[in-house]
Parts: sequence; C-alpha cells; structure tokens
Amino acid sequence: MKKIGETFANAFCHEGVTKVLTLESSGISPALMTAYELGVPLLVARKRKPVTLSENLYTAKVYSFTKREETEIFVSQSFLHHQDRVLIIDDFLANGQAALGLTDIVAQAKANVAGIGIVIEKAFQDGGQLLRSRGFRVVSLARVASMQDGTVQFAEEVMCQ
Ligand SMILES: O=P(O)(O)OC[C@H]1O[C@H](OP(=O)(O)OP(=O)(O)O)[C@H](O)[C@@H]1O
Repeated sequence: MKKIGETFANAFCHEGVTKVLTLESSGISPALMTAYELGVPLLVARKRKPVTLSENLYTAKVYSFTKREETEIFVSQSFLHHQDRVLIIDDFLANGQAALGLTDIVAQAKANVAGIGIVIEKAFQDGGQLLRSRGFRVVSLARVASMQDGTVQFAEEVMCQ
C-alpha cells in the first residue's frame, strides 16, 4: 500500500491536488497512503448515513457491480469546496459506477477532479472507457485484459512517472 500511495502521488504530483476522495470500504487503504504521500486530507464517501452525519450532504447513487445493488453515497458539504482539486482513488474499476458517483459529488461541490487513480482496472469492462470519454485522466496501476479458466491476463502496464 505504501508503494501504491507513492506511485499515485508521483503520477498526480503536478495536478495541484488538495484532497483525496474514495468510497468505503476497499478504496480506503490505497487512498489513505496516497493522501499521506501527497500531504493532503483524505475524504471517505460513506455508503450508509450515520446518525452523526446530520449536516448538509452531497449525495449520489452508485450501483455496485460486486453487490448487485444500488446505494446512496454521502459526503459532508463541510469538507469539499469549490477551490478543491480532488484526486479520486479506488482499488478496483469495473463498470465505473463508483468513480462516476464520486465525480458527481465533486461536481456538486463545484470543485474539480484532478484525476482518477485505480489500483486494478478490469479493462474488459467499460468503466475505464466511460471515464476517459468524459475527459477524466485515469491512471491504473494494473489493467486486467481477461480472466478465464482461472487465468488472469494483464494488458499493458500504465505506470506514470
Ligand atoms: O467500477 P465499478 O463497477 O463501480 O466497481 C468498482 C467498485 O466496486 C468495488 O466496491 P464494492 O461495491 O465491492 O464495495 P466495497 O469497496 O465495500 O467492497 C470497488 O471497491 C469499487 O469501489
């Protein structure tokens, strides 16, 4: 995770990132290390609204590929402002719904998406294309081309300096 954080921090070091944003729960580890390396705060979008989160919220709908269900995600408006340049980090990219929901939250705050960092992109699903076609810079540390008969085949590595 430390190495992953260093790699994302390196890839987005010229983007003026002010905050890292992820969605609970699996994205937290790489996002935390990236935020630490960049020296900026980490924001975690929640999937269930705790009773303590009663203030004004940005919300978006996200359909989970792995759980086959739609959830509403929440970020407190207190922590995201229009001056922010937000780096979205997640562990997996499949259909792109999680990342897209996070870009929606950034847009609601009238902030900017500085980029999207993904640990493993399932390149045989359309999330990567969806996000790139919308103009987002997506950096994936590993791209899986196929998973068949118990064998994982990787596409080319897309590592940034
Ligand atoms: O590109 P997508 O199709 O949106 O899929 C990627 C999302 O799926 C996984 O989350 P999951 O819903 O399994 O929740 P978890 O992180 O709590 O395991 C993963 O952590 C991403 O957030």
